[in-house]
Amino acid sequence: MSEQIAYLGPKGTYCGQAVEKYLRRLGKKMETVPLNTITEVIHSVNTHKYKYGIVPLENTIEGSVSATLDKLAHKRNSLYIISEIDISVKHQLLALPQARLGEIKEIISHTQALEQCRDFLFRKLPNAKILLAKSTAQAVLNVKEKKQPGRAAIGSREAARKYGLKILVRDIADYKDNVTRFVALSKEKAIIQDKDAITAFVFSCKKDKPGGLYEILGFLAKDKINMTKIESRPSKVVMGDYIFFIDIVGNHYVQAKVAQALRNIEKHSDYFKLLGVYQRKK
Ligand SMILES: O=C(O)C(=O)C[C@]1(C(=O)O)C=C[C@@H](O)C=C1
Repeated sequence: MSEQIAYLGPKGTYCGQAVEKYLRRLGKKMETVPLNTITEVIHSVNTHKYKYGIVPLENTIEGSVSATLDKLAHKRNSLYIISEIDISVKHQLLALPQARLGEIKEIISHTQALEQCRDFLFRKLPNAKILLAKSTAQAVLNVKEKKQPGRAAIGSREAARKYGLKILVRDIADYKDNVTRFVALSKEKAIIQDKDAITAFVFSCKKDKPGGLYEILGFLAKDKINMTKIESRPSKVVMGDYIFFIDIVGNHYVQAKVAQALRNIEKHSDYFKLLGVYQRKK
C-alpha cells in the first residue's frame, strides 16, 4: 500500500490545511488525495484504498461533526484515530471580483460553515437563499464556475486566493476563536507509550438497566481516570436509544488501571469499540 492521505477536498478546504499541518508535524511528504465527502474519505481508508485519511471531528461553535462520529462508531468500519489536528477556522464571505455586498442573493457553503456564521447571515443577508456544498472549497469553486455576481461563498482566504475570488466581508464567524479539530485515521492503531495520551471509545449501555451510564462512568471515577469528553448520538435503531463517545486521558498500553477500566466498560455495555489512542496535540 502506498503512502497516500485522503481528505475532504477540493484543494482549499480547512481539511486540506489540517493535512498540511499534520505532514509538517510528521516531517513527511505524502501524496494528498482530495475526495468529495467525509464518508468517501473514511470508506477509502477502511477499504485500504489510501493508507491515511483526515476528517473534521468537532468544532468550537457547532460541536461534533456527526458524519464523522457516526462512521467511526459503526461496527463495520475498523479504523483508528491516530492523531488530532486543530485548525483555526476564519471564514470569509467570498464572491466574484465585480460582486457587491448589496447585490448578493445566494450564499453557498458547507453546512458546518453556514451554521458557524448563522448570526452574520441573519444580520447582513437575511433574505439570501442558502445553497449547500460538499465543502467550503467546493462552494468557492462553484461561485467561480457559475460566474454569477449575485452568489457568494463562505470559505477560507486560501480558497479565495486559489480560485481568484475577492473577500467581500472578512472574518464572519459568529465567535472569534473558531477552531475545528480534525483527526487522522488509519487501519493500524498508533502504538504509543505516553501516559497522557487520549483514549477514545464508544459504547452503548445495557438495555433498560437503571443507572447503566452511572455504572460505566464509575469505572473511570473509581481509578481517578480523567474524562475529557462525553457526547451522545442516537443509536439509529430505536428511538431514545443512544451511544456515547468518551475521551479519557490515559493509555491502556502502559497503564493497567486504564486497561482494567476499559475491560470493565466493555463487559458492562451492549456495544463497545475502541476508536484510538493518540497524543493530544494542538
Ligand atoms: O469544508 C471545509 O473546508 C472543511 O474542511 C469541512 C469543515 C467541517 O466539516 O467542519 C471544516 C471546518 C469548518 O468547520 C467547516 C467545514
